[in-house]
Amino acid sequence: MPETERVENLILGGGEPGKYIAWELARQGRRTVVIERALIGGSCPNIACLPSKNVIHSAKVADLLRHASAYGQRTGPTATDMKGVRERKRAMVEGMVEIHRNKFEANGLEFLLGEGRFLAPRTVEVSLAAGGMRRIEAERIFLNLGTHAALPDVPGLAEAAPLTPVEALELDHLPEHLIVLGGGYVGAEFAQAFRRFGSRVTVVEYGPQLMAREDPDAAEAVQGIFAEDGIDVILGAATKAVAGRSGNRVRFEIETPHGERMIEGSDLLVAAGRAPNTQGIGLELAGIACDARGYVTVNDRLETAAPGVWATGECAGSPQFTHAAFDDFRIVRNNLAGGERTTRDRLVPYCMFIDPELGRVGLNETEARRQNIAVRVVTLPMASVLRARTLGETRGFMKVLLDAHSDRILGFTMLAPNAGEVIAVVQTAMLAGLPYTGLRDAIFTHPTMAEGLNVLFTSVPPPKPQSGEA
Ligand SMILES: Cc1cc2nc3c(=O)[nH]c(=O)nc-3n(C[C@H](O)[C@H](O)[C@H](O)COP(=O)(O)OP(=O)(O)OC[C@H]3O[C@@H](n4cnc5c(N)ncnc54)[C@H](O)[C@@H]3O)c2cc1C
Ligand SMILES: NC(=O)c1ccc[n+]([C@@H]2O[C@H](COP(=O)([O-])OP(=O)(O)OC[C@H]3O[C@@H](n4cnc5c(N)ncnc54)[C@H](O)[C@@H]3O)[C@@H](O)[C@H]2O)c1
Repeated sequence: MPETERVENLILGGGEPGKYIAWELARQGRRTVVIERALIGGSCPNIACLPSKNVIHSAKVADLLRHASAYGQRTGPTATDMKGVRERKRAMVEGMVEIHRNKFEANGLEFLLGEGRFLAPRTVEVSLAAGGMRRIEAERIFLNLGTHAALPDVPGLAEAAPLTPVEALELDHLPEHLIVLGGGYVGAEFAQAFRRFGSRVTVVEYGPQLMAREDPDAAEAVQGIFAEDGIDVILGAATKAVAGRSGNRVRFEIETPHGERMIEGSDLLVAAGRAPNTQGIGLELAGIACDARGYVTVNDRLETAAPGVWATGECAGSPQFTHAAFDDFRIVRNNLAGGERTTRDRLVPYCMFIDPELGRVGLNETEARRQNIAVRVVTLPMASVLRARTLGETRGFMKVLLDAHSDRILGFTMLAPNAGEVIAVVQTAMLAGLPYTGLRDAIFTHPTMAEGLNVLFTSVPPPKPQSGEA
């Protein structure tokens, strides 16, 4: 049994907030230990955001090559070499890991590669990857455990050994027919990328539309773009059973609003949401409570039920984006320094990196209706934006929600190239409390996508009269 070591700060899980908390505390000269079981730098640079966007960019190149003649280019036959796609991605990831390794060393903190689990309040045992055990008691503990791909409870699914994004990003061959279970973020991004590489792709989505959180017009527009790419989408599909094994042959028995169907593919990717990495690590021995879905229960300062223990990022139920996880770090850092920051009323934008991109900040129509908020809605087709015409990509739209009675911007959705960048412009206006007329009258560079905001806001109808007004 190893002796108990005592430290000031322990970070369990080295994802986005965890690593920044560690670097900050070490910078302040406080004795800090990070325990990370495998991913130096966490999921984002190793197995999630950055590698997936790297591979998606390769798929964009494949798509441009396929349509090269439309740009006046003569090319010969082209084909995707998945080993080459993987090498490019691996080189980027290795570079990111190196940067993180150096940062952990330079700050003089102790980085332990190993799996941690609680033995008692604020006491963690580490099973080191290099062999051996350590036992550490800390004054303060910061949990940043992350999530993993959830496996829906479908007979035969686990036995089919489906790919998760982790394995899909490591494929060295092209699946002949990839079945994607789930039409959310991962499902949409991976479906389009693999289709562009040359796989046949079928998306099987349980809900009535792709991207459950988006307005139906956005989901329908994306489905239309997917149809043009040659992706099959089956909506309202309850999977009854799966047979076979991914990588060889898989068979899906599904029930749809139009009757029962059987589909067959060569490979299977699960993209059906996430489950927290909170099971089997003794949280209950440390007085740390979890909700019914297994996420660590925290208050709006990210403090857990156990004194001296914080939880951050996805394991704490924060929005499942790296930028939200990074903000969790800022909340903890500021509050440790005597601040009063909370997770309340955060404006968290996001962008789905399909092509064209789907970005959103603030409310959409569905949410406004659900919350009974009276709005004015203005939509602009991308064909009206001159930059879109230069690119030859006029599919999609901009849509803004304004307060019905004032000039306040409540939300913005955009399906277009560079949507992820343009939503930042609208977000900045929202954060600054700028009325929409500020964007309507601003001089934007011509020809850019942001210039479309001038056109969009010029079409805003007058405010609706307040009830009681003539
Ligand atoms: C395929 C994919 C693409 C994505 N793309 C985007 C994107 O484009 N933009 C975006 O904003 N978000 C994206 N996300 C979401 C984003 O990756 C996460 O929200 C983000 O990484 C924050 O995660 P985290 O810090 O909470 O957890 P993580 O980064 O997963 O950190 C948790 C860490 O804890 C470690 N750990 C867990 N248990 C233990 C234990 N017992 N002992 C020691 N270590 C442990 C894990 O190894 C992991 O490194 C994507 C997700 C996926 C799956
Ligand atoms: N660009 C980005 O920012 C980005 C990219 C990838 C992932 N992410 C993050 O990762 C999270 C997880 O992504 P995800 O795609 O796994 O989850 P998701 O919640 O976005 O989508 C899961 C989808 O699977 C469907 N589903 C669930 N069970 C099913 C079943 N049995 N059969 C068929 N469909 C089923 C759901 O209805 C839903 O549409 C996202 O919520 C997002 O926050 C972000």
